[in-house]
Amino acid sequence: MNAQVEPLDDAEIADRLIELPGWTVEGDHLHRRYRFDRHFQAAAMVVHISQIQEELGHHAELTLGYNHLGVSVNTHSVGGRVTHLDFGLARRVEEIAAAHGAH
Ligand SMILES: C[C@H](O)[C@H](O)[C@H]1CNC2=NC(N)=NC(=O)C2=N1
Repeated sequence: MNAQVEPLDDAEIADRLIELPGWTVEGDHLHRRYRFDRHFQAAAMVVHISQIQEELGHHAELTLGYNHLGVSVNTHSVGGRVTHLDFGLARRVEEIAAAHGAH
């Protein structure tokens, strides 16, 4: 699957990061850490992200803490590099973040 997906180069990554404040590329992962006022808000956002991930067929590593949630994603099918699929998921996560109280 995703045989046509290519890793993004550094310039393509930099371009896409401009539209995703708070997101960084650390090593070979696109990453953001969200904070919450309440633990349950973070847990609920995990469920919502899971729903999006199943829709997209693309899955991040989600790290749930007491009042924070880490989202870290790359594309396994190209050997763990960052692709447009990762940015697509990140944009979808950003769309729901404010409604979950993420900041
Ligand atoms: C068949 C299924 O869609 C693939 O295995 C998907 C599942 N989720 C995935 N998630 C991520 N992050 N990278 C992938 O290459 C990937 N592949």
